[in-house]
Amino acid sequence: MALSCMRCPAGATGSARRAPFATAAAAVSFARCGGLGRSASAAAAACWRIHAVAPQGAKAPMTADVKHVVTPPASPKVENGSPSEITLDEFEDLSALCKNGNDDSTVSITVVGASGDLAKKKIFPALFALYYEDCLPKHFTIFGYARSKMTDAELRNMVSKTLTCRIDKRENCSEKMEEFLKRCFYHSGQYDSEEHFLDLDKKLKQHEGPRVSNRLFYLSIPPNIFLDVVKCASKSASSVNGWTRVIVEKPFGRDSESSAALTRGLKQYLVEDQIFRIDHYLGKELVENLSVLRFSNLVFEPLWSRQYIRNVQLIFSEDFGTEGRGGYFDGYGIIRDIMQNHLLQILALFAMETPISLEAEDIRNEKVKVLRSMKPLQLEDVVVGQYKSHTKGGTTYPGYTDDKTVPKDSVTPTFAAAALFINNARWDGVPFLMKAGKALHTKRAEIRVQFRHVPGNLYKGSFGTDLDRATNELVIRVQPDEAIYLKINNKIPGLGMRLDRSNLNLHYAARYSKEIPDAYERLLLDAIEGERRLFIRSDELDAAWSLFTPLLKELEEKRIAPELYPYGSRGPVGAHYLAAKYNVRWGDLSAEHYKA
Ligand SMILES: NC(=O)C1=CN([C@@H]2O[C@H](COP(=O)(O)OP(=O)(O)OC[C@H]3O[C@@H](n4cnc5c(N)ncnc54)[C@H](OP(=O)(O)O)[C@@H]3O)[C@@H](O)[C@H]2O)C=CC1
Ligand SMILES: O=C1O[C@H](COP(=O)(O)O)[C@@H](O)[C@H](O)[C@H]1O
Repeated sequence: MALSCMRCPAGATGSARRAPFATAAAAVSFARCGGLGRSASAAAAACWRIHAVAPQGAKAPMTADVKHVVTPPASPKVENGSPSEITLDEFEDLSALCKNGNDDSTVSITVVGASGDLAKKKIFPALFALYYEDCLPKHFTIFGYARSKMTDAELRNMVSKTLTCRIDKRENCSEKMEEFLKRCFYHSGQYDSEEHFLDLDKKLKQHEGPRVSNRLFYLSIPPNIFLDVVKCASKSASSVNGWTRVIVEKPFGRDSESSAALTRGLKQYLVEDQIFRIDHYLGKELVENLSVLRFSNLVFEPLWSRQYIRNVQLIFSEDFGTEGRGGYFDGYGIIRDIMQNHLLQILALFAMETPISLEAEDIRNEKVKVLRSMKPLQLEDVVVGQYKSHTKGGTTYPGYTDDKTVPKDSVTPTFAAAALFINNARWDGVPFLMKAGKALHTKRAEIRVQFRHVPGNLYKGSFGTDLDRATNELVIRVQPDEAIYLKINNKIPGLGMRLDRSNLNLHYAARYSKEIPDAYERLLLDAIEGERRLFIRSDELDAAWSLFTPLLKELEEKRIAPELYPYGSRGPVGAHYLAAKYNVRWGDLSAEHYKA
């Protein structure tokens, strides 16, 4: 089925180009367009040297926000015997729309901290993937910046080791890699030297030529040097005629005070619209899909409240420890590393009211309302744990404090479970349980929604005394092996009346042949396009810290001892007691889960 897709006009905004809540057919009409179409708000942020601070949550006029409508085909393809089913794979192939034909401007992307782990592991590979999909603007240059001495060739060699091609798209892969690497350069400099950034500026100008220069700086460095870099880059290397944006990696502070100080510091040199605080979980495919699922399907939204939902679980686990990152981790712990950002962001998206529109500010306004309706976490609603050494099958796995960069008496949690509540009409009394841990038995991130019991259930007798087992559960498996499935009750075929539990399963690998893009690809592209929907606004960040700061202070002041759990186990038993306090059972640990 061929679809004729129109390009967006130069002024169309990112959110107009891609609609997270749209239905399949409508999604086509919001397909991405060329990266340099600048929205009114992006234009307002064009000059880094503007020091005025935009009013919080202010909504820029969206005069250029034209949404194209692509008429769906007259007779949808008949698939699986259902005439109404449209093959979404065909709607999905939008890569051609990423092509940017703008000859008048260039984008320079400077990866600050290019010698580091994140740059190698995620940022350069994501940039290559965008290039491979023709999603980078026509004129672009990538610079690595760090203190390490390296030539352009050495940077290219380093980067080339982590580039991969899409599993389903390998044509011309090595040629594309060569082309991409030729557009990567390196500049060695100190992070606090305006002079070194001026040297970078000269090199950038050579590549940009006479075109309008847009500049994106990705701060892939430890947080203690964020401000030095922003100051120097702002003074010496910001664009004079285009936009300048900065992607800031987490952690955004350690608590309310340090986060506010960081924001104040950044705002000495940037306006809020130039700051792209990244939370890469917001770029994950199934997190994006959360709102589509809810707002474009009639069957879910009416159930999305305390009336039908018993509890919501947000679960993150990794099957490896903090090896190699212990030094960083010990200053933060799992609550700051995962809960205060990744899981809380998912919670806000999950629980928000319907936004007025798909504009970034409308969505972020709704998320902030959720966060501000929540009660700060209490110590009695939290369980903390730390992994200890464990020997299995002849292999000994190290404990957290066996890491040389971690103090032997560290009480930093590597596991935490928490019960949070939203004090609003929709969610009053519904426990939102979070659980995050390192060195557990599995690597997984998922959202579990447990629905209430069916009132006066006719089939009660078939479930025995455990009615919880009979309730519906919606699972959104963010990773790995992305899936959305709904647990339902059904009759086992036959003459008797025996009931079974089955999954209605949207399993991405079975449904779609295309590889799911990495979260960093989506977020980098959004930053280039000036789309802020998936980045954290400063008031969201303040609200998030307000929820966690009192608890974090109490844990640290009282030096609360974490419950030890063996490396590779299911985590501390305390997490079960916490859930039981609110009549909840963790869905990921039920016997059924292992059967599925
Ligand atoms: N790695 C990951 O998986 C993730 C990382 N992050 C965040 O991304 C950012 C970068 O992470 P990552 O790449 O792991 O960090 P690294 O520790 O690898 O640091 C990146 C680069 O910064 C420079 N650097 C390191 N320490 C210092 C220091 N004390 N003073 C000055 N420069 C220093 C080094 O470059 P040079 O010596 O050449 O100047 C290093 O190569 C951090 O903010 C981190 O919290 C967020 C999510 C995941
Ligand atoms: O931000 C972080 O995320 C990673 C997990 O990211 P994922 O995309 O691999 O799930 C985590 O390992 C790290 O500790 C944390 O800082």
